[in-house]
This record gives sequence, C-alpha cells and structure tokens, in this order.
Amino acid sequence: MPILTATNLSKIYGSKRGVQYEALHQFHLSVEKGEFIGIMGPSGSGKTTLLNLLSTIDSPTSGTVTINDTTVTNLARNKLATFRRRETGFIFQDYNLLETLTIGENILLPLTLNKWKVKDMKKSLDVVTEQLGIGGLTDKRIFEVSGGQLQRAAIARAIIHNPTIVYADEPTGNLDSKASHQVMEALQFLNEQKQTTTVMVTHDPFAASFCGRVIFIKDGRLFNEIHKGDNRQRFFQDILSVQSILGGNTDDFHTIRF
Ligand SMILES: Nc1ncnc2c1ncn2[C@@H]1O[C@H](COP(=O)(O)OP(=O)(O)OP(=O)(O)O)[C@@H](O)[C@H]1O
Repeated sequence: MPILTATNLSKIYGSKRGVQYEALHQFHLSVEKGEFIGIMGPSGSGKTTLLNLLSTIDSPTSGTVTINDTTVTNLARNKLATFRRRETGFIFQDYNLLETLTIGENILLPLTLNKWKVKDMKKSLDVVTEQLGIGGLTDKRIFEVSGGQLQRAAIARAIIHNPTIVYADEPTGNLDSKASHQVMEALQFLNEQKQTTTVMVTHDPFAASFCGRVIFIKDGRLFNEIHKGDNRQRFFQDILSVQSILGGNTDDFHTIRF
C-alpha cells in the first residue's frame, strides 16, 4: 500500500501581469513505504514544484496529495503545520542549519518543537549522530565543520523524529564528490536499515544512482521511470542514457564518478 499518493497534480503559477505558466500537468505518483525515489529532469522541468507539492510546502492548483491516509491538500493551515512537523523531514541543498545553535541543538530542533522529554531527546541524538558518523560533533558550531558533515547533521535533523517521509532537494548540490558519496551512503543506510521513505530531487546522476527508482520529468509531465535492480553502476549508466535522450542544459550533466 502506498505511503504517498499524488493524483492529477497540476500547478499553474500566475504573475502580476496576468501571465500564467503551467509548471506541472496532471501528474500522478505513488510511493511505497520504504522506497527511495529520485526525481530528475532538465532545469525548469518542474522538479522542485513537484517536491514542494508532495511535501506540503506549496499547494496545487488542482489535484490531491495523500500521505499515510491523510489528504494533506484538504488540511487547514494549523493542522497542516502540525502534520508537517510530525510526519515529514526536509533536507535542503544549503543545509538550512541555524548559525546561533550548535550542531546538536540544530539536530534536536524538531523534537524541541514537538515537546519531547530531555532524556528521550538526548537518547535519540546519540543514536542518530552515531548512525550518521557525526557523534563527536554535537557541541561544535556550524562554521567549525565541513560541508559534508553539515549535510549529515541536516539529515540527522530531518529524521530524528522518525517522520513518515523525508524530502531532499539537491542534497549533494553544494558538496564535493567525497562528501556527496558520504551523504548518499548515509541516505542509503537510513533507507535500507530504517526503511526511511525518501523522495529526492537531484541533477546529479551519481546521487540518483543510490535511489531504487528514478522518475524523469519533462515540461511538467512524466517522461520516463527506471528501477535500479541489483547493480548501482549499471543503474548509473541507465540514468545517463535517459538523460541523454531527455536533453536539457549542459550543466545538468555531471562528471562521471563512482
Ligand atoms: N513561484 C513561481 N512563479 C512563477 N513561475 C515559477 C515559480 N516557481 C517556478 N516557476 C516556473 O515553473 C517552472 C518549473 O520550475 P521548477 O523550479 O519546478 O523547475 P526545476 O525542474 O526544479 O528547475 P531547476 O532544476 O532549475 O531547479 C519553471 O519554468 C519556473 O520558471
């Protein structure tokens, strides 16, 4: 049974001068519990629009999104805020960590907002930082650690409250290849060991090769969908093949690396 279902999702952006633009057209998507799904496509194809609608950050012009039996597109604003805080986790390209807090305090933010007990918070912090290989960094400040460590802290913050689903928007976009590898291995570990359902937008075929399924969007519509099977390197090649058919900006194509 799917944990997330998007039905007939359309998004039309309007401008002050009355010009309208359809960024997403009657899109369907079904995500099973424990899936790790990638969303790819050329610049401007509608990836972030889709992620924003699936993650309740934005609302569609028409269509519905259902997460864990709750049709989030029908929720009132205050209920939606609570739902988002409890059921979802977010990972952004630029980490979105607060400079005034330590790494540990940043990771604990979702639990603080959900009013957890201090003892339980400490226990969860230990578990999650250990899983992500940043156990010794909790007292450090943002400017004292590397980009890869910051992103792993952001992942820890996204999963510490055991959300139903984690959304990632270009999580390796600011990282070098070594840090990208570590971050993708961390996401893969969480997906495999904790069955964390993850939906990730990426331009990076290397990052996408860690997913179990990649969907490709073109002009706001589904273009293609491919599955990994048991070989990541072959999947990487399959992703490159679809990208070359799909076309797009030259900066969508990254250096080949494993
Ligand atoms: N708030 C907005 N108002 C008007 N048009 C928008 C808005 N947000 C996005 N668009 C347009 O919708 C289309 C899809 O944008 P979107 O950001 O979803 O694409 P994307 O595939 O994520 O692109 P990129 O890879 O460059 O981030 C683009 O043509 C974009 O200009």
